[in-house]
Amino acid sequence: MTIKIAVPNKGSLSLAATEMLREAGYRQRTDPKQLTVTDADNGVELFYLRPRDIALYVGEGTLDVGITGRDLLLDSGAKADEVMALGFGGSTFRFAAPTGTASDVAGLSGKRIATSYAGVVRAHLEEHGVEATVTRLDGAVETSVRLGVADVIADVVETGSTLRQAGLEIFGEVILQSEAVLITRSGQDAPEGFEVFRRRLEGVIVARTYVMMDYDIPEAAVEQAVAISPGIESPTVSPLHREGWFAVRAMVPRAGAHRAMDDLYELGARGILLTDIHACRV
Ligand SMILES: Nc1ncnc2c1ncn2[C@@H]1O[C@H](COP(=O)(O)OP(=O)(O)OP(=O)(O)O)[C@@H](O)[C@H]1O
Ligand SMILES: O=P(O)(O)OC[C@H]1O[C@H](OP(=O)(O)OP(=O)(O)O)[C@H](O)[C@@H]1O
Ligand SMILES: [Mg+2]
Repeated sequence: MTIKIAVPNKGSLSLAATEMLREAGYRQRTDPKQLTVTDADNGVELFYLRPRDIALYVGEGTLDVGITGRDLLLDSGAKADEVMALGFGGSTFRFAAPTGTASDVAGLSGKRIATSYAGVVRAHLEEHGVEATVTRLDGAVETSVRLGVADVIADVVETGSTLRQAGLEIFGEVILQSEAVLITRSGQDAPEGFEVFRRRLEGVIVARTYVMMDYDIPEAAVEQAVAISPGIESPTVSPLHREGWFAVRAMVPRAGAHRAMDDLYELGARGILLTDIHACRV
């Protein structure tokens, strides 16, 4: 049984999605013009598609699984659900207007709003009971205000530098917080082989988020030390040849690892080592 997976072929999500699949042990295309890759050994067939179209293929059941942006999934209205966030391609979706001309969604009544995400914007306006004209543009949305096509835009904001260049300022609440997500068809049992695929990607995320920590610690401090590095399940504690000392091995979050090392040293731990995890199943 082969599962059919939709992978972004271009744009902000493409490189990171490919990298994640590679780390999960799947074959990748060798030429960016290649449209599909069959990896029979791992039971997958990869289809390289425009990220905006991916939810549609998965919603129709043509493909089993997809990697796309949460904002693109919601905008599509496709019958597909987010199964897991993938931790890359993060962005926010915001309103913006020339400095000082708008302050909140309620003030958008009767205004002209340009966006590439008309579905998301219309749903947001409806939620707030605001009637406005939404114009769908393919891209370079920021320029539309200066060219007189719109009063306001709603667009993906990552660093905010495009908005600044266009003399626009964000206003109102965050419409949407997005990142790359794994999607499957709504209301269907997961296809055979999907669970293995999902677990492999989860393994990549965990391997990126955690590091392996090893240290030696006197017996009297083992309990306190283990509280600092509790691991995911439970740390391995094994006796050292040296009387009264133990070796501890645990996975710890990369983010707090250095502080944990300082605290463990204070407690009397020595030979504290951090190593990267290349892959894992948890
Ligand atoms: N700086 C960014 N610009 C656009 N989209 C981004 C950015 N950072 C993350 N993303 C996410 O990438 C997805 C959009 O990808 P898509 O490939 O359609 O657009 P793109 O990266 O703007 O590419 P292009 O406009 O060249 O086709 C969305 O989920 C969006 O939230
Ligand atoms: O906050 P920033 O870091 O500036 O990134 C956000 C900008 O990047 C994207 O544009 P892209 O380069 O994809 O061009 P496009 O509008 O033609 O899609 C997006 O549509 C914003 O314009
Ligand atoms: Mg773009």
